[in-house]
Amino acid sequence: MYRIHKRLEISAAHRLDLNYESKCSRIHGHNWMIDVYMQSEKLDENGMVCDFTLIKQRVKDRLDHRFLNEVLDVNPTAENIAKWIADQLGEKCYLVRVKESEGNTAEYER
Ligand SMILES: Nc1nc2c(c(=O)[nH]1)N=C([C@H](O)[C@H](O)COP(=O)(O)OP(=O)(O)OP(=O)(O)O)CN2
Ligand SMILES: [Zn+2]
Repeated sequence: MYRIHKRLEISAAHRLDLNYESKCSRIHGHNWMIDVYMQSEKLDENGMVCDFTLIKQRVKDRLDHRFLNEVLDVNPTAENIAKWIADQLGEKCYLVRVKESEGNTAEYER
């Protein structure tokens, strides 16, 4: 099995729709640190699990410096962002970690 890891930093804004009072319901921003893990039994014809540049294009280019509520069709929590990223990258992506701040991390694993 081949495995790759790509780290991305994304600066963006969001607000959370919550069924309780929270400061997070107001628009605010984070510098999310995102770790993407992909694997494959075989390499493609270019000798890669997946091109690191393609990962950046499919994830960072779509999220960086944007209002995430307008990109995701679900509440942009760290958990939902992790799942959204895995969906953009397909079956080979088996784990995504989304670190919102030093103390707050969510992950999605297939
Ligand atoms: N399970 C989740 N809980 C929360 C999420 C989330 O994505 N998943 N997100 C938020 C907000 O984005 C909020 O900005 C961060 O929450 P909070 O830790 O309260 O705020 P700070 O980063 O400012 O941390 P301090 O400990 O207050 O410094 C909330 N919850
Ligand atoms: Zn937030």
